[in-house]
Amino acid sequence: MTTLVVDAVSVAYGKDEPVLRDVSIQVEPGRILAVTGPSGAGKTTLLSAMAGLLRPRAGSVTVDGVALRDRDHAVAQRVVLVPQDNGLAAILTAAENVQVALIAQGAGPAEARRRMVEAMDRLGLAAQSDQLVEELSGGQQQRTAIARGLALAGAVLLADEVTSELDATNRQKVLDVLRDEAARGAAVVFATHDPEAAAACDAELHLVDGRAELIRGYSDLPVPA
Ligand SMILES: Nc1ncnc2c1ncn2[C@@H]1O[C@H](COP(=O)(O)OP(=O)(O)OP(=O)(O)O)[C@@H](O)[C@H]1O
Repeated sequence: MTTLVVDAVSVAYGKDEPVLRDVSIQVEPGRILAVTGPSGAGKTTLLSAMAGLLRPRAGSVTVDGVALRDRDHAVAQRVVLVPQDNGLAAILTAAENVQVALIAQGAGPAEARRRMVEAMDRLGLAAQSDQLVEELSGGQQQRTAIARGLALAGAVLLADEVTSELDATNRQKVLDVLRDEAARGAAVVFATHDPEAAAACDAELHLVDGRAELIRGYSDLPVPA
């Protein structure tokens, strides 16, 4: 089980003023942390720092006590990011997008195909597998990106606004997938604008102007019977 710790992190773009200031949070395995806040508050910036894409100007992001150096290092630590813009290759099929990611992670072709089929099926996308991404709707693309993240079976799953284009049924499907990922032991972080989706998570970190407040902590959870 893997724990990701953000310790007193400040992040800036170039020489600009920091857009995240002194943010600390522990992301627990088996739990879902919601990251909320208004547009521009710094949610994507925080997930990018957790994913090793942005290096903090101050503080550290550690995975099981090891400070992340860059994205390659984070991938080696099995930190999976489902980005806000889905990050899919438009000229590949949905299935190819998932399989390419699995093969890059070291899976053989047969295993990559098996895990792709499983993940696409879980997201209700079996019929869309062989369609080019550019032919899919926004919501289908978003679910394909989640299927890819799910298939990668990370120790940490960072999901950035992954329900923004989904109807109620598919939003619930994605929340169920995030819950299942936590149940198998992943530490899950879910950035969202949606108060109902945030309420379904185990804890909530609220960002305003780059400052963070833990408005609901893991310790507030009811003790299991
Ligand atoms: N590449 C960049 N270069 C410079 N500034 C950036 C860059 N990306 C984001 N910012 C700035 O950082 C701040 C936080 O942006 P971020 O995308 O993290 O917010 P967010 O909470 O994810 O917003 P949204 O809900 O709209 O996706 C904003 O002021 C934004 O303008």
